[in-house]
Amino acid sequence: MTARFLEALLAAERPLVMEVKRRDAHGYDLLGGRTPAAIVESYEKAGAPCVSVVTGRWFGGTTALLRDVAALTDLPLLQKDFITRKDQLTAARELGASAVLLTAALLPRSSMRTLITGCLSEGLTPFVEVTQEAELDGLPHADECVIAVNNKDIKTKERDRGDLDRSLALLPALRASGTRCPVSASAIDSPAAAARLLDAGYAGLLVGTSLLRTDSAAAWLEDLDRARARPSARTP
Ligand SMILES: O=C(O)c1ccccc1NCC(=O)[C@H](O)[C@H](O)COP(=O)(O)O
Repeated sequence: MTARFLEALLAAERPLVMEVKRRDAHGYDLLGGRTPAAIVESYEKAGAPCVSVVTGRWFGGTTALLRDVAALTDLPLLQKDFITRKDQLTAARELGASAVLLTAALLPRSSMRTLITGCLSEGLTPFVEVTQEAELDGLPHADECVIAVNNKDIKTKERDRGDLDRSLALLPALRASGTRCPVSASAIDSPAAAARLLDAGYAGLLVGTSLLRTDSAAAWLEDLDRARARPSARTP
């Protein structure tokens, strides 16, 4: 139970956390008339090892969305919200989450430490998101955390285009932190971009908007396989 999310991602052939998010950062609808059930089904058919559910209000999320998705699938679920208190961890587990987002840019260091320990005692994988190297200092139990680089800036509600070079630059520091599962998150807008990050050494990726805007998640993943098999086809 404790590491269900982490282990599922590490064991996956295509280690993509596929996201259910109602709206993008600019308020544009991402469901396109589909139900969460249809999206989860498409992710399962595409071989998702894990699913992220955005419950944060900035993106149109609600805790009911997490409860609904948990009733639809046995895949390990990440709750993406503004988690600042330990009681939110218990609530996340009760709603069906296996992992919760802890955003370094929004949490004092002492709270981050308390929440990581709290996650582990609740049986949740801490999904720690950073944007700069200093935020990795002193993270406890890093080997039991997913540590993700957010390529966008949550302080500006992720309205920026994102910068994948941030992930490439921070990968050595993530490895040095002791995590077994470095992840790149946000702004991964094509299979070619995903291939570039996996080939650089990322153990996992979190993709929302691009998968929600494509007609077929399965075809997106097939394109990823092709991009990984043909290095010359990738964007440099
Ligand atoms: O990053 C946060 O702190 C955050 C807090 C609360 C709700 C959502 C939050 N982030 C959402 C995301 O980071 C993105 O939805 C996710 O990484 C996918 O990004 P994209 O592929 O660009 O849609």
